[in-house]
Amino acid sequence: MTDTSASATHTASDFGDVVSLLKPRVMSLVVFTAAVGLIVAPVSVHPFLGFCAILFIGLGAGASGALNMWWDADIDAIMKRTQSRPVPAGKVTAHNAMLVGLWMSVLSVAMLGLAANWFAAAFLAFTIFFYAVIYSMWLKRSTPQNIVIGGAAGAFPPMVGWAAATGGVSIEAWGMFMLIFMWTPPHFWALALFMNDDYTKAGVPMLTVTHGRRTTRKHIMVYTVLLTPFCIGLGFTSIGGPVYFLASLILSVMFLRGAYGLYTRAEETAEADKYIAERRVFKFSLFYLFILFAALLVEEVMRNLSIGLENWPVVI
Ligand code: HEM
Ligand SMILES: CC(C)=CCC/C(C)=C/CC/C(C)=C/COP(=O)(O)OP(=O)(O)O
Repeated sequence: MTDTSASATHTASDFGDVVSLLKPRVMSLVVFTAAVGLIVAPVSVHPFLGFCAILFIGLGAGASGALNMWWDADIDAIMKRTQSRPVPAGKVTAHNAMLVGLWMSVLSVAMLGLAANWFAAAFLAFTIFFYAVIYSMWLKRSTPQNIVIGGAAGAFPPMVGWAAATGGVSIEAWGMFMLIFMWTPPHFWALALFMNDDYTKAGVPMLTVTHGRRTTRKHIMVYTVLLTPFCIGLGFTSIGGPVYFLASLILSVMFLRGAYGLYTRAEETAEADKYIAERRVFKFSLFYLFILFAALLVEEVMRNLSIGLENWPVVI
């Protein structure tokens, strides 16, 4: 990591710059999955404490984003997609980004401990550590498997939500983890296919850079196939049901079709149409995860209203 703090030309940072440090768009889906984890857990939480727990998990997620922006300031300054972020744009010094990240980490973990329990708080601390240190500081610059292993960080939040409600984790929480864990590679590599020039320029060893787009297309296909049983299987746990099952079936077929389309696509065609199919699959990956977690919420509402199917087969 390069210290960009000395070179940053300072205009005063405003509130918007500090908010941008927290990667609010990405983190909104992260927080949604954590909220679903908390709501579908079998222990009901007082709505105010539940709201606070989700808020503190959100703060923790934002903190990890700020730490990532501090550490990656040198990479972000090179890549077109990230050049206008507050640190490379000189709106916030790298040092201040680090301070925001550290203080918010401490605050979010302590507050979650007080609002929920210390198991969930320790889990949140571990998730922040995993994203900031294991992924950002270690794996991202050292291996093309960076996002496969590092993806665990993004898969932990629903487990943190579940832990905030129950004080522990269970098979359903692991099911949500596996869904996001297996989803992350196709989500990210679809983006890497059309952002490869940025990563090449910045020297980040993403799969597209080290092994090329052809291999990456194959990997997207393989991970989407592997993802499918986890996606559909979650429907047959105690948090699943017919609505989730139907959604998982339709979305799986759509994701598999998209991945197969990328797999069979010639590089020249993709380049000629500015990677439109790759952009579509990336966008679809966000829709896919959002709808699946929304379907889990619908199942929870139906259970609470006692309008779920009584004899839905729960295998696990
Ligand atoms: C290590 C795992 C992951 C990697 C490497 C990754 C990578 C990325 C990248 C590079 C972008 C573009 C961001 C930008 O332009 O600022 C992105 C966008 C996004 N990611 Fe991921 N992601 C990961 C996990 C996740 C997870 C777990 C979620 C949510 C559960 C998520 C949700 C999103 C969303 C919502 C966007 C769109 C943001 C926007 O609209 O600008 N990502 N991801
Ligand atoms: C509760 C909690 C702590 C949640 C954290 C969740 C988490 C790890 C989300 C990962 C999301 C993300 C933006 C990864 C990309 O990093 P990148 O550095 O490769 O992307 P960039 O190039 O856009 O910075």
